[in-house]
Amino acid sequence: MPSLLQCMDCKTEYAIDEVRYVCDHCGGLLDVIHDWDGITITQSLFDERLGSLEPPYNSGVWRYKELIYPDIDDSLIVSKPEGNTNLYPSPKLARWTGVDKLYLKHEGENPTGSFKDRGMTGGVTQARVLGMERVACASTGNTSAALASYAALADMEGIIFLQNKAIALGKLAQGLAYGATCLRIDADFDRNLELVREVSDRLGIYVLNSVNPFRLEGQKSIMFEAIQQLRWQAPDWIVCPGGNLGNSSAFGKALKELYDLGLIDRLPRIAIIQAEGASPLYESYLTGFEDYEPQKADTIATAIKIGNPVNYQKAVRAIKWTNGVVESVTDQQIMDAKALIDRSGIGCEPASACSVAGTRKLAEKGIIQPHETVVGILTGHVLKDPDATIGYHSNMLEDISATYPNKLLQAGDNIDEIIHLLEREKMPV
Ligand SMILES: Cc1ncc(COP(=O)(O)O)c(C=O)c1O
Ligand SMILES: N[C@@H](CCOP(=O)(O)O)C(=O)O
Repeated sequence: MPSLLQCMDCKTEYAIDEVRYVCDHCGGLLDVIHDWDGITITQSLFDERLGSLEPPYNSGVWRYKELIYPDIDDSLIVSKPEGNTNLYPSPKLARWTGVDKLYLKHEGENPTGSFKDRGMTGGVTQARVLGMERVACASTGNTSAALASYAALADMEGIIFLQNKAIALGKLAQGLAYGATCLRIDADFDRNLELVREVSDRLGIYVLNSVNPFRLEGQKSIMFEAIQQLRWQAPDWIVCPGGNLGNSSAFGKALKELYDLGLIDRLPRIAIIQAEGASPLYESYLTGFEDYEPQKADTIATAIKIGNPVNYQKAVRAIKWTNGVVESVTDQQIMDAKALIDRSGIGCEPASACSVAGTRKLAEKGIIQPHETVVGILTGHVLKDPDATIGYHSNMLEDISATYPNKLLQAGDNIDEIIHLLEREKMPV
């Protein structure tokens, strides 16, 4: 039986070839549901595809095709290829966070520098299945960069709604460079998401934010790939930043599918980490998810400056499925963790550092135990937000001090002056 769309609340089903994001009956979010009867899905099926040079299995998303979109015609798949990101053992950062084993899954190594590429290959492929010519999103930056790139690859028009003067330069440059129509709107991300959905509904444009369940199907592959890299030994924790909550929702669905299919023998716990200034899920978590209040978001981690996450219900489901937790961290904690991730030679953008800052905070609280194995998800590349990095090391960020400053020195065209500076700044042996 072909895959279908199903409401996560009332379970109403819809054909997969309909343009739809929420349930007509109750407004609930939709899941893509696959029929795996008659399909043999094993660890070795995916292990045999590692290192493939041919599409679609050279992609770190479509390597797991049976779990992503089993009956898609390979010729319709829009893939760069994406994924195949490194899982870095990080003993130094493990010590700083207080756990024995910390691995960092670096999604900044995707083609446009964030995990969004994994979702976009799923979303743009579905746009092609539906015969759509125009795709659109609201964005804090990375979704727009990925949409612009994949739309260009698929010969579709990309349209992106950005908050005016509130997007990291690297991301704005990408959307523009890849040829999308860039709208800088005097509205925040949450309002822009409302606008793009209304405009797209009127103009027959396909929305590719994570309200689109095909985005989440692609992002499930982060879990598939990380656990395959751990030789199918599930870690104790998956720790990730939370903004619009599509990624953490995808992780919950991925882990449950792996467990239900017998590919892992236990479920890792998911920890969603929000920036203190943009933490509606965390505030709701403190009430046992009894209450939910959208916020006016404000954080230096502009990627997750989101006050009314569209995937709130799916993220709650992911937390409940995995006996997970939600935590918040300050901008200072984010930027300090970023400085250490950067100095380790891996690098990331501010929002990504929530994973390491959050691991440290949860270990300090005794929620993550020292002997437990943690996989932290780094969601974006260090080049995405150069202003944040240079501002931190120049100690120029408002209300944030450079706890771990690197050296940014100034010298004239004078050898003695340069030698003096270098000798003065020589690292202690
Ligand atoms: C770099 C980065 N990290 C984390 C997130 C949070 O992911 P999600 O919105 O799926 O919760 C986003 C996007 O929102 C992002 O761009
Ligand atoms: N950080 C995101 C915000 C939108 O998230 P999406 O997953 O719903 O598209 C971005 O990069 O725009």
